[in-house]
Amino acid sequence: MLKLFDAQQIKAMDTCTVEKQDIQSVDLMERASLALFESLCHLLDEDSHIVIFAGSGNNGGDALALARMLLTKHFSVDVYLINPNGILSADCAANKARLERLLYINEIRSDKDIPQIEKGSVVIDGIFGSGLNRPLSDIYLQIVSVINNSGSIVYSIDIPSGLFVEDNSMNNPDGIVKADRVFSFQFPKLSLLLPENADYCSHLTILDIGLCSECIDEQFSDYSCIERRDIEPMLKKRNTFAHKGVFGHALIFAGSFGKIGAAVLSARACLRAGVGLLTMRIPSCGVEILQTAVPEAMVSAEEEKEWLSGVGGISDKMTIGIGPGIGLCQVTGDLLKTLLTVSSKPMVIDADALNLIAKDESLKLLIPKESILTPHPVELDRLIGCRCLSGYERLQKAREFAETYSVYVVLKGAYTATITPEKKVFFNSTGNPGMATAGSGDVLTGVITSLLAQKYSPFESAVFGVYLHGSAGDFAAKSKSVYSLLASDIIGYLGKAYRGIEKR
Ligand SMILES: NC(=O)C1=CN([C@@H]2O[C@H](COP(=O)(O)OP(=O)(O)OC[C@H]3O[C@@H](n4cnc5c(N)ncnc54)[C@H](O)[C@@H]3O)[C@@H](O)[C@H]2O)[C@@H](O)CC1
Ligand SMILES: [K+]
Repeated sequence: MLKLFDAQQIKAMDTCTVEKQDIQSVDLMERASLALFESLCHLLDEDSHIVIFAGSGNNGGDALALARMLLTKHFSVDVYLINPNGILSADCAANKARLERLLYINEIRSDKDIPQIEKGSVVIDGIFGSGLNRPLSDIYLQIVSVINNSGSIVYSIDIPSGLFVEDNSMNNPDGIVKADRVFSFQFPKLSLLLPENADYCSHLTILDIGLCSECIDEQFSDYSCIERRDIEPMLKKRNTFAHKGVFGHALIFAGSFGKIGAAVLSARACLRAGVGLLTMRIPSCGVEILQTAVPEAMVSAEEEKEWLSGVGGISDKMTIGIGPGIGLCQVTGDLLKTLLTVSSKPMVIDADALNLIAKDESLKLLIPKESILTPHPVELDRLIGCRCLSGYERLQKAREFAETYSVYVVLKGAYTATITPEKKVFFNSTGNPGMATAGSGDVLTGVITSLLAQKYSPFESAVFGVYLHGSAGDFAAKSKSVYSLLASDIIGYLGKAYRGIEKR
């Protein structure tokens, strides 16, 4: 699991590594720059013209060390050191001295020194890293504007200059470098996983710079990224003598007139994710559609034709999922209230079931503990009753909600975050923009309900389900492209996603 840290923790781990490995901090900088150099070389052409902007701190030191390494490969390099106060960090100064022997370094001390960037150049942004302590102003704003308007490919060292590691709610969007790729040292930075910062980082590469694992373990973090190696051990082996009763019985409440497709998608996904038995509770207008589209599912038909109003037959053995396409009818809200009142087992709650809960405060307290709620950002805002101004704020509000109601919140997005009742956040690493398509959420509900029915813990059902869903989406995108991907394609690749995490 990749942990994410704040700026102070990053500094502490750097210092700790230097002590434990008995090296100088400038040696760690050299190691970091070498990792960057090796990764970057794959992206450069022999005749690339490289323009490097270095700041006065250690991010600038990395940039100057990189310039020296690029010269050994005979790249054409121009270096601009932004040094308005004439004060450099010790390691930046050391690297300046090393580079000066090989190349003239342009210094930017006032706006008159800011260069125009030649068309077709590759820009390396080493102005500020994790040490940023205030939004950019003055000369720095001008330089960022020149970089962002240059039309050049921009690679940022560690983090786009001007972006804070965590909270950018009060930042100035014009004072942040827009990078085509960010090379982050050792860990991703939290801000790079939040939607409001998408413009500043098109691609992300994480570089291992050999920070001491003991030093990393010493640091506590509420945030981490789930990787394949965290998911693999969760997969339950299937016994040769197993029968369908072993793999649980899911009961999904879904669909309303015109939205029976949501029921079909969640049903198919639930079955493909491996549940033993599935009952779909749907309004009667959907019975023929569902029985034809998903013959493997049983149907519990509602008396009402167009929407759900009755709980039907439920038992303790069933694992409940509710939400896809159910609509916002009052009678459906009453059904939800009954269901929440009579159930004590964790359930999966999605889409309009979340919107119904948002409309009636008293329902929140009825949600069974450890249930899994799967809102997209707008649904989350409705649930908490305020319009969040940033993904960072939304994440913090979602953490408070998860703690207050003892539930798991799966906040959907490019890096879907599973938030536990202990307020820990686990970002997913699979998935692609093709999955931002109608029905994708219904598929996720089906998958998570399926896993919960198969006795995966609520935590495992959430993170494993999100991973599996994203991975199936990645396989689907490979075959269909991100432009043409349908939610049903994701279901079609769930089997391949399982194959991908079976231990080899
Ligand atoms: N500490 C280490 O051992 C390592 C650090 N590394 C690099 O070091 C970076 C962190 O270095 P630093 O802590 O020196 O931080 P920065 O390089 O981000 O620069 C911080 C300096 O800029 C000033 N500053 C901050 N915000 C400013 C603003 N808005 N306008 C003007 N000046 C501002 C600060 O007062 C400080 O002097 C990392 O991002 C990474 O690139 C790597 O070399 C790996 C090893
Ligand atoms: K940077």
